[in-house]
Amino acid sequence: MAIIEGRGVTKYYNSLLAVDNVDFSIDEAECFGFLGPNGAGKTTIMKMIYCRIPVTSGDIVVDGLSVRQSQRKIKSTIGVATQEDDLDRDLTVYENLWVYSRYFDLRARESKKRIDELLSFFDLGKKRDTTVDDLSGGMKRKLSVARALINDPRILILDEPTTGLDPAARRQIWDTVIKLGSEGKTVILTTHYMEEAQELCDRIALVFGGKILEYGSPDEIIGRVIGTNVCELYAPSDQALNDVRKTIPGSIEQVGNRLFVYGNDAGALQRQCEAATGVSQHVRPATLEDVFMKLTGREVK
Ligand SMILES: Nc1ncnc2c1ncn2[C@@H]1O[C@H](COP(=O)(O)OP(=O)(O)OP(=O)(O)O)[C@@H](O)[C@H]1O
Repeated sequence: MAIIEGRGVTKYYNSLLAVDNVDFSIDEAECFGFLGPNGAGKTTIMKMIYCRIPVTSGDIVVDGLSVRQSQRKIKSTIGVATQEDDLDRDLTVYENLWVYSRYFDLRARESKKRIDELLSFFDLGKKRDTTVDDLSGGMKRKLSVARALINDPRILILDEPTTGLDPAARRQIWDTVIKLGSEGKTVILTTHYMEEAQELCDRIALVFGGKILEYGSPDEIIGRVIGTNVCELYAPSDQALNDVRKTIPGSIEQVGNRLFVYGNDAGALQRQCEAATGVSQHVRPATLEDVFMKLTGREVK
């Protein structure tokens, strides 16, 4: 069952077309990712969903309500943790949650109970009296997500939830997202990390230049665009590059000195690529990174 439907969604910032006539549908209780490089239009799509900015044309319907008419109601069903860390640095973990809970129609007793639940869920109980400045980057990010959940919204939006975090902190956020999904929350995230989308998202929209290039589960998209396997070759010189192109038939993607050959049968792919000499090579399973490279001719950054 779709909980969010976007149709012909378009956004101009003055004359700049940031989102170009996109359609999407997000199911209740799924983790949906908008994946793409910086400037692709992901944050703009998010902001239109949670009614931070208006659509220029088209419409988004959230739980039966149009963003053109029902901004207030929609805002109350969506929790948002944005890229900017806007926690109050002088306040403690507990105080940040408490102050935020005052914006909602929650009684003091309800707020306290909810905060205790969130501290426990996010494993921040021992840090409840620590000021934000003394938290690690990962803890700050968890606190932002906890805060977004203070009024128990049905939908949670996470804009670039792990950008700038070290691998251990990233893993913690991933575990949290997985846990929220298992509890039936609809989670929508934006990311430019392909492996994050692959790990977390049931379905994704691959966004580039304000358009959705591909849409579906990561495996579906990889299968449709690439197949199952990739042989990646590194050619140390232009001569070697040309030789490979002559030796291996069919379509080859090139990024710098690297060449990519796609196929479903790993063995056949291996044999095909072994015919090329003077290059290093290895066959591996295809990823969303390969999809992005094939569709745009560049790496996601
Ligand atoms: N408030 C604004 N005014 C004018 N242009 C904007 C504004 N916000 C974003 N843009 C432009 O719209 C385009 C899409 O930006 P957006 O922030 O949605 O991309 P993004 O995919 O979320 O990238 P990032 O991960 O860097 O935020 C970019 O060209 C950006 O410069």
